[in-house]
Amino acid sequence: MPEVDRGPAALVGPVRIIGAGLLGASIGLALRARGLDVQLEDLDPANLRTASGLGAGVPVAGDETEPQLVVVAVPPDHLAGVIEGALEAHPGAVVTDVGSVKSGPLATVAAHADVARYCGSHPMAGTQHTGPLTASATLFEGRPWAITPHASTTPEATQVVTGLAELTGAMPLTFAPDEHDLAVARTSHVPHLMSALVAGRLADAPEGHLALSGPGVRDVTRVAGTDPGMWLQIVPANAPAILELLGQIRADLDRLESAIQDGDREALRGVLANGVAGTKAIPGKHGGPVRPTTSLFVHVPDRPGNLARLFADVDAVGVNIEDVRIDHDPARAGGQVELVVDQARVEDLTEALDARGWALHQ
Ligand SMILES: NC(=O)c1ccc[n+]([C@@H]2O[C@H](COP(=O)([O-])OP(=O)(O)OC[C@H]3O[C@@H](n4cnc5c(N)ncnc54)[C@H](O)[C@@H]3O)[C@@H](O)[C@H]2O)c1
Ligand SMILES: O=C(O)C(=O)C[C@]1(C(=O)O)C=C[C@@H](O)C=C1
Repeated sequence: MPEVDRGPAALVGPVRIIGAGLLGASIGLALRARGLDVQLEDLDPANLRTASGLGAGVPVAGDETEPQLVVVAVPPDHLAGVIEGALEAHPGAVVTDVGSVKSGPLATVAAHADVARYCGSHPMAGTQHTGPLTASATLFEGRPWAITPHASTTPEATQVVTGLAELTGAMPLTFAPDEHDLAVARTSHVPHLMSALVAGRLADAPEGHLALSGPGVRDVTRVAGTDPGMWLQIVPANAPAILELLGQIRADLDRLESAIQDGDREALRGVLANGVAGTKAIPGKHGGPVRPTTSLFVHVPDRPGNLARLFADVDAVGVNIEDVRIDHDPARAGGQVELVVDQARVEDLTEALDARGWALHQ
């Protein structure tokens, strides 16, 4: 195991994680990779076994050293109760949670005598899966991680929770809990609901129509595939902020309908241009500016080892793959692999892959 990286925030462990699902197990894996001791708790013995089997930490036995930090990673409805339980069970520890909404749990925990040791947080990383099986040590790398101290959080608690985000490779950003909830309504909750509405139109589509599903519909609907369980708890917990944005979208939808009905291209251009402006406003990885990327499409015959060969050929040119997507080619036995790469390197890459015999187009 590598040396403990003490980092500027002095999180040295042990860290106790309550809830060893996707988030809890991923945090455990990331901290174990940095050499910290991780203790795991979960109500579900199967999840606990899976998470510890993957190397995310050791199930608690009752005789371990008291933790420096407790991370609560249970479903939204249970956060407040488990945070209060952690403050009581571990009187020397800082307590945080990774819940998707911050004001609700805080409103309950605020009355607790030891609330100064609690500092909320929220990593903006996840997948459409739940449970520890798809946990990953690299889930948080380069992603924003909101740190949400409240009025009486101690500076030490904020520092330790910031250290947690840093040790997982995430980018800590401080927000007041209310401001955080307004922000994620816009960047996470409403986008999720919009994705569900668009995907819902596919559920009863004539079968033949869905054969024409290209990358566009997959991009817009990916998160709609998530198990609804967590979202059934997130959405009511952030209802006012979500309703405000849905009202604005309803007005946009009315304007869009009129533009289409009236054949008003200028109004339509306005709606589309606003969308372009919105996508450009999203910061790039690590919070930097969005770097221009280009997609290169490569036909990959359906044979074992071909994908590995393609990735090795890209690596040989020293080009980083920013994103990748695979679509099955209805016409040929193979897949269409979309490689998203730095625009400045696309010519080099095209030349090199072409020379190695790959069939490609931009
Ligand atoms: N999945 C995401 O994309 C994502 C991203 C950021 C934050 N979050 C937040 O993280 C939290 C966990 O989400 P997840 O996706 O890891 O869920 P998950 O379902 O994968 O894991 C939750 C785990 O908590 C356990 N659990 C439930 N109640 C418990 C209790 N009282 N005590 C101990 N263990 C308990 C469950 O058995 C399960 O193993 C949620 O609050 C969610 O809002 C999720
Ligand atoms: O990547 C995904 O699948 C996610 O939806 C992750 C996502 C998000 O909206 O970005 C979802 C909810 C969490 O609270 C944080 C992250």
